[in-house]
Amino acid sequence: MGYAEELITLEGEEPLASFGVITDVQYADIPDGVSFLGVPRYYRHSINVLQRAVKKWNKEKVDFVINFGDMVDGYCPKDQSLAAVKDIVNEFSLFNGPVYHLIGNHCLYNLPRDTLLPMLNIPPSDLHAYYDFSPVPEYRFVVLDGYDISAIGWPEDHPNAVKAVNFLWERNPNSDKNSPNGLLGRDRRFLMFNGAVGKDQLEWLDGVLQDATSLNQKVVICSHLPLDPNASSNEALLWNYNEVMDLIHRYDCVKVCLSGHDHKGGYSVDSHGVHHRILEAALECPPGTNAFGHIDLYPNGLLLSGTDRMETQEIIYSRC
Ligand SMILES: Nc1ccn([C@@H]2O[C@H](COP(=O)(O)O)[C@@H](O)[C@H]2O)c(=O)n1
Ligand SMILES: O=P(O)(O)OC[C@H](O)CO
Repeated sequence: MGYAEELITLEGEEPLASFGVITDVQYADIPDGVSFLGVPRYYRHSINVLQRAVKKWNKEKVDFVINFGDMVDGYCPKDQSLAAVKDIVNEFSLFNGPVYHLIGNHCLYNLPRDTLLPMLNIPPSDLHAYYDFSPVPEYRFVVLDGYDISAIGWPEDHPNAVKAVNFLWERNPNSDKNSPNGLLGRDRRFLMFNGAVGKDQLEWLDGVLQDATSLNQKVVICSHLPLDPNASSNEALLWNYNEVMDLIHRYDCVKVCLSGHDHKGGYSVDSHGVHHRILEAALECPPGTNAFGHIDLYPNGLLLSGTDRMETQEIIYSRC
């Protein structure tokens, strides 16, 4: 039997590990609203989605949880930002295991990095929010910081903010730098609410992927900002998604990229067989509904079991 035929389904196999996933909770104690495009946003209800998720993850006894960013919303009144982040962190702390957090643009609208990162237990490293961990010997998880080069979240005179402003102003002529008006196709990603992975982080990523290769580990990339235009809206992409993917494509170890930010969710398999799955947002769940899930990891694939608005999906790795 050929390799591909052996791997048609994961059913019946014992997972190596399981973890919970949720993204874009964007909690705020404010009335319901809508996105710029008119999609309803349920700011108060989203914390209930998180509470139900934690309960379910504890019941399922998953090994760890990943929060894909934007735990609080930019509309949260700024005198309530600290309390709102504490409320959400407190809900996550009710999970019986480690929780790994990613930061998103909405986190950075609320709190500066030096306040936010310690609250999220992100390993201290010069205020950067990229790190990696290996929950089982067979797998390495790599968390990217897509707001490394960003016009939000750094003091105005920080070199990364200066770089971001120069980069963005050259590419987006609109006075509102969040407006994609007049930008075409993938250039519509050049918006202030996105950002880029900087040079140091790219070098770090290269080193982690070399190490994972030598250890024969499969790699899952976690990024708030999506990395593949065929899974994502153009407006949600990481500014230098192409540079990051060119690096990733040099390694066979990377199997899947998981993201948030593009609230409707998405899926693609790219030209090199890497799977991209954008997770559906908790914020857009009408009261009583959910968007969270758990992922079972297998040697040759993974199974995302979604609740309500988060779609269930089996992924069999194309490159093994
Ligand atoms: N197509 C779009 C999307 C967004 N904007 C601008 O971004 C801001 C935030 O957008 P949300 O999706 O979070 O509501 C929004 O206020 C607009 O300034 C846009 O111009 N065009
Ligand atoms: O959650 P927001 O406000 O950053 O919205 C991001 C958009 O959905 C990206 O297309």
